[in-house]
Parts: sequence; structure tokens; C-alpha cells
Amino acid sequence: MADHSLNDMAAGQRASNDPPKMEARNVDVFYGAKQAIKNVSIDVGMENVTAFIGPSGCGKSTFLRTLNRMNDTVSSARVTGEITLDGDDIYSPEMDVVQLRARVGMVFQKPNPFPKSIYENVAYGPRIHGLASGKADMDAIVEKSLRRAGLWDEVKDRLSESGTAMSGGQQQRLCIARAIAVEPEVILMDEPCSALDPIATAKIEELIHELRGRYAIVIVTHNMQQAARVSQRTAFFHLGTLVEYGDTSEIFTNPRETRTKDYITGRYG
Ligand SMILES: Nc1ncnc2c1ncn2[C@@H]1O[C@H](COP(=O)(O)OP(=O)(O)OP(=O)(O)O)[C@@H](O)[C@H]1O
Repeated sequence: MADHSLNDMAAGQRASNDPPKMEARNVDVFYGAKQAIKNVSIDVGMENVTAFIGPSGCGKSTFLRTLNRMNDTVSSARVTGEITLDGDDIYSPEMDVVQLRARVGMVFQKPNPFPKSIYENVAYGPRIHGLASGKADMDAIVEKSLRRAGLWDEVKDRLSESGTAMSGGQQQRLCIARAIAVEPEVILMDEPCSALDPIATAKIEELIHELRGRYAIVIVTHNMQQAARVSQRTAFFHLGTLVEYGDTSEIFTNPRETRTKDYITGRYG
């Protein structure tokens, strides 16, 4: 597919009933001389969960990390093109990256709570961003975040216990609560269930359903059933390019591109 048609396709999504929260245009990512992402243009909507799928090494995580400038932490990484959040260029020199990462939160593959209490894990972000006006206010933020992450009832009587002492699934929901606590607009999830058992995975998927609409959510997943279950929009990446982006039901039942079809039918990957 010619590059311009992907741009047209992305632009077309703006006219849909899901206004874009983030827009990426002609994004390239290099690690040193090696190009990992090639001319990707995509919109991420507010109402839909967007899944990034594709074979290992195709660039899903790399592209996801461009959306909150996590690639800045990799010295060899270089990003070109344009990515906006509510129309503002996130790579502009005026963009405050700490603020950006609060607005575009991230949940990683392996749950990574701080070695602090459950309460402190959630309170840390609001404290550094000055979001609470006192102890009662902070308590309310912690409770609300843990409730939204579906964890409150399990932890309300042990908020002072260590976040790292919980089960993997609970730790991942704690990391989601930690992201939620700073009132993000977008939540990026990089294979959030790959270290979890099926029951913990089901809880995270249920949570994604509940969070949908309140936050723009993008999830990278290797698990196609998971993409089909949790997302309304799916982007298929291959060798650093965005091959196809569309409604999840269409991508899985009637893909337009042979490469997409081969991947979802298990011919490679
Ligand atoms: N920090 C890095 N330095 C150099 N190359 C990297 C780095 N991170 C990723 N790459 C390379 O960029 C390409 C895309 O990797 P990326 O991790 O984004 O793919 P992916 O689709 O998310 O893969 P997986 O599904 O295995 O996580 C790969 O060739 C990978 O080796």
C-alpha cells in the first residue's frame, strides 16, 4: 500500500465519531543506523481501545513508546515525523516531558511497583505533581484510583503493606492505579498481561473495558484473542510498517492485506 493512502486512511478516522486524542504522522524511529519504524501515521481515539499487533520485532513497543517519549530514555533512539496530543506537538522543545508522561501514562509488561507501601505507590505521582491539597485529599485520590483499578476491596485494609508483596495480577492493577492517580488522558499498555495467569489476565481485560471511554487506551499484545476481546480498533504492524488499521472486527474477519490475513491465521509470527 502506498504511504499516502495510509495517511488518507488515518485522516479519514478524524471524521469518524471517535475524535482523535493523539495523531501520529509520518513517524520514523531509528536505533542508531537501524530503522525500527517506517513512516507510520495513525490516530488514537478517545472512545475506542486500540490494539497494536504484529510479529515479534515488528516495532509495536517502539511505536507505543513514541507516544509518551519513552524512547527519549534510549540514547541511540531518534524519532522523526509528528505526534500530537490534543493538537500539541509532543516532540516540541516546549513540551514538558514529565507532564507529558503524566498525561500519557504507561503500564509495562512486567508489573513494576515501587518497593513502597500500596498507598505510597499510588500517592507518589499526585504528590510530585502537586495534585493533592492535604492528607484527606490524598486519601481520596488513592481510594478513587484503587477503586478504578478494581483493587480497592482487596487492599483497603492493608494500604501500608508493600506493593511488591502482592500477587502479579494485583501488582499490575496497582501499576494501573498508579497511572490513573495522576489523571492521565491516555494509557499505554505494553503487553500488560504477558506475565499474568489467565485469571489475573481476565481481570485486567475486564478493567480495560471499564476504563474505556474515560481514557484513550492503547494496548500492545501478542495475544490475538486478547486484541479481539479488548479492542475496537486494531493496528497490524510488520517489519516496522503499519500494514493495516481498522475496526477490530474487520481486521479479524475480513483483513484487506494478505500480510494481515497470514498473521491472524497463524501463518507466521
Ligand atoms: N533499545 C534498542 N536498541 C536497539 N534496537 C532496538 C531497541 N529496542 C528495540 N530494538 C529493535 O527494534 C525493532 C523493533 O523492536 P520492538 O521491541 O519495538 O518490537 P516489538 O514488535 O514490540 O517486539 P516484541 O513483540 O518482541 O516485543 C527490533 O528489531 C528490535 O531489535
